[in-house]
Amino acid sequence: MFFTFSDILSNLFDLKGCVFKCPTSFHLLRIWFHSCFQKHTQEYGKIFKSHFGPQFVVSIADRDMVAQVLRAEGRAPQRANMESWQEYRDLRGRATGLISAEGEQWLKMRSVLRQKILKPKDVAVYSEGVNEVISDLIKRIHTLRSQEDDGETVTNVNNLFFKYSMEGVATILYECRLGCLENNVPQQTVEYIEALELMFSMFKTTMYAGAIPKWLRPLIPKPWREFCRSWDGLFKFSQIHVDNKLKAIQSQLDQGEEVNGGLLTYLLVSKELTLEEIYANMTEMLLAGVDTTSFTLSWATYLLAKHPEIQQRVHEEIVNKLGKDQVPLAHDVPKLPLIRAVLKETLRLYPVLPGNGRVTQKDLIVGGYLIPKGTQLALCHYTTSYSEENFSMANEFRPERWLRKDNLDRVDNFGSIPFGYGIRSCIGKRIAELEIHLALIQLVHIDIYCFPLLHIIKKAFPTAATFFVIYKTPFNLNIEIRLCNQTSKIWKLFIVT
Ligand code: HEM
Repeated sequence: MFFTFSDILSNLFDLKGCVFKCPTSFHLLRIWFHSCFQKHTQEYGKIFKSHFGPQFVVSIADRDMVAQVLRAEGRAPQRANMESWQEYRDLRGRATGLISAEGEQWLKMRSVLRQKILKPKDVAVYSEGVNEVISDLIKRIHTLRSQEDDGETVTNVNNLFFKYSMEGVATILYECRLGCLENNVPQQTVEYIEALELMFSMFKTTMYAGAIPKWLRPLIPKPWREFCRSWDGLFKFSQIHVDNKLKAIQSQLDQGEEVNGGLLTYLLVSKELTLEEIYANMTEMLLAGVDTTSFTLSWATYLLAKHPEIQQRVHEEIVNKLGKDQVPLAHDVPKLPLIRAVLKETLRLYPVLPGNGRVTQKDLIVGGYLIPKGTQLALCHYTTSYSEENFSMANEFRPERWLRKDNLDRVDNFGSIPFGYGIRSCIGKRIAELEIHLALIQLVHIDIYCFPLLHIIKKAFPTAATFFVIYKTPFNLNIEIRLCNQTSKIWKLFIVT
């Protein structure tokens, strides 16, 4: 089914107007692959245009041009055409959430949500909840090991981190536990994971759902049908958990009790968003917050495994700054610049999303070209992340490059913007960082749990959204990551291929 790379290239325009033939919708999918951006940049330069079916896209792979575009944003930037998401919501009478909303509607929701989760101090209150999930993750690792023939090996660590991320983000969003890390995962949670898997495994199909013209649906019904089915599952799950919380709040109020809680409680009590908007935002945030986080955690452990000397330094930093037995909280993370640098460097090398989108809201001149209002832009941060102009020895894992004070604290390094930038950037960034930092600290510092040997076997990285990361990854390798304290009592991550 897939088109070859040269197919894609042969379907591109360059900005000087050299016209190739019009491609089919499959091509946009391929264009979003990380390496495609790089190859296109090599071939066409730092700014080039392409066609995806009827859609016209201008790709920008230059740090300063990306900065120029993002700095020129208005008050309600548009990321991409979300017609198919909107259509599903209209069909089912659902509201839009942050990802799918536009204009004033988006602005209203963003201004409510940003007050609660956009700053490190806002999410710090969730540290203890996240630590409970980490403690379950560690227990789960032991259970899985004990079930293996060798009593030591845990297979499919990606799946384990997926469950951890889902449990962690749900603890924050729904203020409840889902049971993802239990031996018997509750049926509701299993169904949700299936809906999520459907969304991702059918990702290509569901993307086609948006790209295939409506009149073709009777002939090719599957993509749109699957698209609706997976959204139904995702909305249903969120609704159950939001309604549970609503009932709990109501019963507290009925008994004259004071109502306290986190994000969801605030949203339900303050009524700044309608109930439908709350369902939609919880659904979209959970969708956006699981595999992104788990995937990054997998890559971070992989990179630490590949670089034992860095792992050793991370471990020493933790022991020196936090002591041996302390379970870290959010306020401990700033004391550990190296662990923060590890995450930044992981996201530079494996940024989950290879690029970001913006629809221009006014005419712009970028790189000497006039880009008319309403043009879809692809901002290729994977390419800029690997550019030697922006990062020396760009292919190498060098967390220390982020350690210079001016680097770690800079938000305007447009060479690597894995969470996007500006008013429409990732609203879950601080949640993701909290979950990853705290989990990494405990995984590297795991000798406090005093287990003799732990193997985590990683068969192949990609699952779910790994659709985006197939290139430049050890996709075809069998990688075994071991967490081991055999000789030194320090747990180490090894790779055995
Ligand atoms: C490592 C983890 C994550 C990465 C790399 C990531 C990356 C991104 C990126 C690149 C964007 C687009 C930003 C832009 O257009 O400028 C985005 C948007 C978004 N992300 Fe994340 N994300 C992560 C985790 C999360 C989590 C944990 C949540 C929810 C709890 C979340 C919720 C969202 C939402 C709702 C949006 C849309 C924001 C809007 O349009 O206003 N993300 N994310």
